[in-house]
Amino acid sequence: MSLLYQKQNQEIRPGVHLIQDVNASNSAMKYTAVKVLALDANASYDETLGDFEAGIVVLAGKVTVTADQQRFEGIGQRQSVFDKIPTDSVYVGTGLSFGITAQTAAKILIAYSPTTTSFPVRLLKGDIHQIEHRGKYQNKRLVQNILPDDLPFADKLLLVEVYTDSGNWSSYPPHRHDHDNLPTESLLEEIYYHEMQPKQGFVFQRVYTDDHSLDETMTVQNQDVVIVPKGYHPVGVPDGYDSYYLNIMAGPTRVWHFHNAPEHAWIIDRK
Ligand SMILES: O=C[C@H](O)[C@@H](O)[C@H](O)CC(=O)O
Repeated sequence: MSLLYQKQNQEIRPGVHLIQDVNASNSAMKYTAVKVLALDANASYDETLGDFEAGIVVLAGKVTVTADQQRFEGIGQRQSVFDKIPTDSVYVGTGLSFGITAQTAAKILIAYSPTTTSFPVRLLKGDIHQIEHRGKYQNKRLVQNILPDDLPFADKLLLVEVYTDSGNWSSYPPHRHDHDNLPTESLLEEIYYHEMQPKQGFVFQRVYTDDHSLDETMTVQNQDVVIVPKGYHPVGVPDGYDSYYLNIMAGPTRVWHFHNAPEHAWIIDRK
């Protein structure tokens, strides 16, 4: 089963276009799933969660989200992910229904993780995001944490968005988090939702294990998804293009402890 899911564009309801739908029924993922929707202005989407928690991220545009008798109007902080403005998200706990109505044309990512433990519905305003500038030389990247492990607002889900400019690498040096060996390393599956600027661009992403029993290098295009059931997962961005990806991570324990590939760890120590 390939790790790469190319974008689709299927109108599933009037004005609601399904761009991505990756879950346990069509992937190797057990702890994570994702939908990406493009909504025309005034279009609506609703869903009832079973034993899943969800993170609704307003990638672009302005929407109103309702869940559990709460209503969050006019959320969303940017017209494009490449505005590099932290956006708003809504956490919805298990068993609840939610609705999304687009006030402008909008793009929504819904991240899911199976659980029977529910946390309160919560608006995660963009201005609470912890911003990080990681890396040096040609592995500089901007990280906007949406739902990091030090925010105790979810049972399993971790959400983060990463910007990697032209000619740089990210998720690099290669690291993995596929061993349930805390405190040294946590086991977290990971989903990448990618966007490119300009849109015709691509990135290379390699997903591989120490024994190379899994070793897949992919050409990833705008709005593609890459799943990382295990292994290292570096991303390289060609000259002239900028990369965005949103990561969904989840596993047995909601903490992000990763292990750098030892042969490449020297990259971090350069002066
Ligand atoms: O494991 C996390 C993901 O690989 C990315 O979020 C990565 O950490 C981003 C980066 O620091 O390059």
